[in-house]
Amino acid sequence: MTTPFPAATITGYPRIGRRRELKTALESLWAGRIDTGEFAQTTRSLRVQTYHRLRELGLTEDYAIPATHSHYDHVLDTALTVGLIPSATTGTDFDLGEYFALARGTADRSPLEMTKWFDTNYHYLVPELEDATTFKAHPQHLLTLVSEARTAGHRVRPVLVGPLTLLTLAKTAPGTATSPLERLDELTAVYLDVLSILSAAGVEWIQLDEPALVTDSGEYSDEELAEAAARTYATLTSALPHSRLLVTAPYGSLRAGLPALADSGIGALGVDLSPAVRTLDPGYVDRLAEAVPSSVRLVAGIVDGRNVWANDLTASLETLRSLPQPEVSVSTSTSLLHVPHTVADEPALPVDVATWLSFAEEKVTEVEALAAALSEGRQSRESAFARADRAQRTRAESTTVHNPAVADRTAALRDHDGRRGAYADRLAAQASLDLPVLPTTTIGSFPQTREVRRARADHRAGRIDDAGYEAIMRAEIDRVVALQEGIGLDVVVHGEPERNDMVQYFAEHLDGFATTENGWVQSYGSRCVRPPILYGDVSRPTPITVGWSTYAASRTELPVKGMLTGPVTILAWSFAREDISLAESADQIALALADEVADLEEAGIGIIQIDEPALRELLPLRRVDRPAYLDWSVRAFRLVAANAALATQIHTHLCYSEFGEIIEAIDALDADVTSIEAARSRMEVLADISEADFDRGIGPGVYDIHSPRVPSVAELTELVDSALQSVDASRLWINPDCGLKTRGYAEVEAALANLVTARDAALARIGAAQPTAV
Ligand SMILES: CN1c2c(nc(N)[nH]c2=O)NC[C@@H]1CNc1ccc(C(=O)N[C@@H](CCC(=O)N[C@@H](CCC(=O)N[C@@H](CCC(=O)O)C(=O)O)C(=O)O)C(=O)O)cc1
Ligand SMILES: N[C@@H](CCS)C(=O)O
Ligand SMILES: [Zn+2]
Repeated sequence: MTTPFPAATITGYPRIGRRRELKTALESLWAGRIDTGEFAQTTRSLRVQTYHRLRELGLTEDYAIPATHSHYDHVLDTALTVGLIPSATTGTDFDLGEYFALARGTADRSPLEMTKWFDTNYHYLVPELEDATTFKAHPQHLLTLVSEARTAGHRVRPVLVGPLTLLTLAKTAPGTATSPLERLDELTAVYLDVLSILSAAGVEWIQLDEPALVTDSGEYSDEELAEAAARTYATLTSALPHSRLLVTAPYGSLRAGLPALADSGIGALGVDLSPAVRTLDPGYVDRLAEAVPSSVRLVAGIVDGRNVWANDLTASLETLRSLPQPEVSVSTSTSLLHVPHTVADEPALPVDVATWLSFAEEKVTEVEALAAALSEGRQSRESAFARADRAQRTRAESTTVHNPAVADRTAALRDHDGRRGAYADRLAAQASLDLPVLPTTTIGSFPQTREVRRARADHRAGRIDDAGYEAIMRAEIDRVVALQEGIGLDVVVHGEPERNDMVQYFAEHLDGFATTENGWVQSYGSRCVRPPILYGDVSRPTPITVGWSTYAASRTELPVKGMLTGPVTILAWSFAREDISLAESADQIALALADEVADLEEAGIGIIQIDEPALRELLPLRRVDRPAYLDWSVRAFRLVAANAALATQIHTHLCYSEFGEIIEAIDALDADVTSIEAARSRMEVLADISEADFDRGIGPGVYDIHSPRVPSVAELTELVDSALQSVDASRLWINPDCGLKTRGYAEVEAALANLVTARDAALARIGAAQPTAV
């Protein structure tokens, strides 16, 4: 008889550490400051401390705690565990040299490609499947996790990415004949090996995450995925007599996948019941009530794993009680990977805002309180429920949340579509910019040096005053402007040295947002971000970027491009409100940014870029939800520039994604110039651009800024030439793929010099010298 599934659990936990211990350990290992032995010891104590803390917070039952640690990325870990990526192991762990070579590359090997994990701001490493790939079980590190936890007194639940999700996330190497899903049965056999080895080691519950089943927008239809799931899970469960499977479906709702999983023989089904999912699919709870048989433990992810609002425990308990299944477990909707560790580390948050929040630790206590209330009644956790009720009430009534002036302004927009004048008129008006053919520019940020970061930290800590800080930033702007002039770029930028992050910086200067000191969330590997908390109506008390841009303009005769982060990206990379729609929040942010555009124009800045790298990321996972999203997101972007003069050239920039699917929406942004990531995919986006009849300025990135390599003039020339095959020279801009903040000055200077040389060579070939207006 297997141990029953725990009444309270979570889908996963942040692995970076409350004090970013994993980041420190990784960066120390990579810099040679510690060896692999010390790294192993540090990460082991991080894991064990996490288990102890989770038990203190209420996850006391066997298998309540999932073992979700990863040194870098959980998709990489699973791909190595089943041999989708050939791996070397040490007997207790992956071979770390090989592991980090895959994750980060080496002098002579490229790293695996990185891309966004579903609709989140977390990036996973994309495994590459070849016909020659032979799957094979490598469960050593899982056995280590299990045994080290046991030694420390915990029975933890090993977690893998499920076979369907792993295959749908993998890409096929060039020349591969079979599609990933054709390899499913073969892969299932190897998962079975891994699960059997864990089972033989006495593990009774194992978790497989299958978020692919909440999507229908990839290569496979919902029905195809559901059919495959039914087959795979029937195979896996029938061959595991001593252990049971929890399959989770985070980030959305199951449709065809629901009966497929519910009837496959699995022991428990984890579902996402977060407010965002239930808003998109209001019938989900009823479908679950009907479809999940009593033989399957329903693990209700009613505590939101992605957002930071304190749970409405009273409403959640009511939902849980409405489920007809005799026993329901309480869990988080997704892994808590997406939220910071604890509100306790944020003493500087406004007191009222702090009481409305739950980060990872607080969410574990919410799970525990709901599970206890479900079995023993609300009175067993009365103080938690009373606190939660108070948070709901004070937030709803708060004057810091609701600003009638902002509400009036968005209400007045009504059917405003944000369209500027006709492009032909804008083109004529922008001729005054007097730009050359194939103009060169950068995307905005220049290297964030140690000195710049230290100045920011010193300013924050009060070690330098405002004047001292401003002097350091101005010196950096002087350097960046002089560098661009020296290299011969046509449109220059101030370099963004004052920005800790392209979203957090704006949030720090807008009313309605709170920012954190220690609210770090893993973005990829050792890199983290601190997503701002959007808690109230948004307005802009004073200009944000105008001082920096006008200072740069005072240092050069060249046109200076002002730099803004767009409303969709600010929203996507923040914790959003749930009391109003995303569309309304986007409009509010857009109007605040429109004020900034007006002030930049007034100050004489004639070119303004509005970055939207997250436009693709927020695209809903189900096709049916996409048109509404694209409608409000495009509209919000357009509102930012709606009142800009015809002569003001509006740029936008997109990166971190493949854009083929949304090329029409990008066109609809109606920017005068769009710079877009392209170098890594060897300009694949150009085919989409030609197909969409994109007829305004376009700058497909020719310099891959994700790599420390300096591209040669020959490589850049090849990319410029390939762009010229698809885009008329009068519309083509020459620029890098993205901002340069993560690079060093030496490589940036050399790469940009090569970029200008490649442009000059292209100009000589096409024999164009007349100015163009785009
Ligand atoms: C473009 N990307 C972004 C995403 N999301 C965002 N919100 N922002 C983005 O830019 N998503 C998609 C991609 C993800 N890419 C990256 C790339 C790089 C990082 C990264 O390097 N993160 C840094 C932290 C950056 C930051 O906020 N820096 C602050 C604070 C720095 C800090 O840690 N300070 C120390 C003290 C330092 C000192 O004394 O010198 C401290 O507070 O302890 C700043 O520079 O002011 C990282 O280190 O992880 C993230 C996403
Ligand atoms: N302007 C920003 C865009 C990054 S996506 C930068 O250059 O870093
Ligand atoms: Zn970018």
